[in-house]
Amino acid sequence: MGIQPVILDHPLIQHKISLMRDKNTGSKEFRELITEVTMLMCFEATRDLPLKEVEIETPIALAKTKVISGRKLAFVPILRAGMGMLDGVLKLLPAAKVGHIGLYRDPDTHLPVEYYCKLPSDISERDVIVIDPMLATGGSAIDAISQVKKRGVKSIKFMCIIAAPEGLEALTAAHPDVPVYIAALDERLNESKYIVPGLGDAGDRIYGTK
Ligand SMILES: O=P(O)(O)OC[C@H]1O[C@H](OP(=O)(O)OP(=O)(O)O)[C@H](O)[C@@H]1O
Ligand SMILES: O=c1cc[nH]c(=O)[nH]1
Ligand SMILES: [Mg+2]
Repeated sequence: MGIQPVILDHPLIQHKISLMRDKNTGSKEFRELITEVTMLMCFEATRDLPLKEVEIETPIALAKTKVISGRKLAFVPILRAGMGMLDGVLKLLPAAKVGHIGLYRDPDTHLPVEYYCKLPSDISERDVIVIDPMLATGGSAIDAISQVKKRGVKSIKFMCIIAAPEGLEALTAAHPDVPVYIAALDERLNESKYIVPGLGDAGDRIYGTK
């Protein structure tokens, strides 16, 4: 049994995901919503970032106050749809490095096919958050996290917007040490391994490719 997933069902997140699910929401609005949802999720997924005390002079007095300590972070979006979440996390943590893993699901087998992998050279010294809006069978997330582990990374989290129970079970079985942050846990997968009710193909909705 792995770490229990964190379901981030804040009303603001639920509201924005409802708009994302609507098939009449176009790419421009979809991209804005995915950025907003990601920022709200990142707020919670980074709750354990360590702080250090600093002294700052306010216009009134010297203050002992806190800033994020020099802990190194990297975000790893799974291409393509994971790129939709990148703006949101970088708005909050602009100094983080970014690695890219390109995977697509084979339309017949539904298994992930890797076509790109470029990770920061110092990734093994970093805390990594892998991002992808959709966790369906779990194959893509499992492969991406394995790639990151192969580089010696010790601290990995996975953040997705919508998950199917099947994918969540597979991911926690394969990587029981990886905390998972989800905004919505949906009902099931359909025969084409799409999440029901889901929001369709996230990459197509972000980039207008359908
Ligand atoms: O859990 P899984 O069954 O592996 O499915 C989830 C994957 O499917 C989607 O990518 P897709 O293959 O559509 O590629 P794209 O992002 O380029 O559209 C999604 O962004 C995930 O990466
Ligand atoms: O429902 C799904 C499943 C996989 N990938 C998507 O983008 N959507
Ligand atoms: Mg897609």
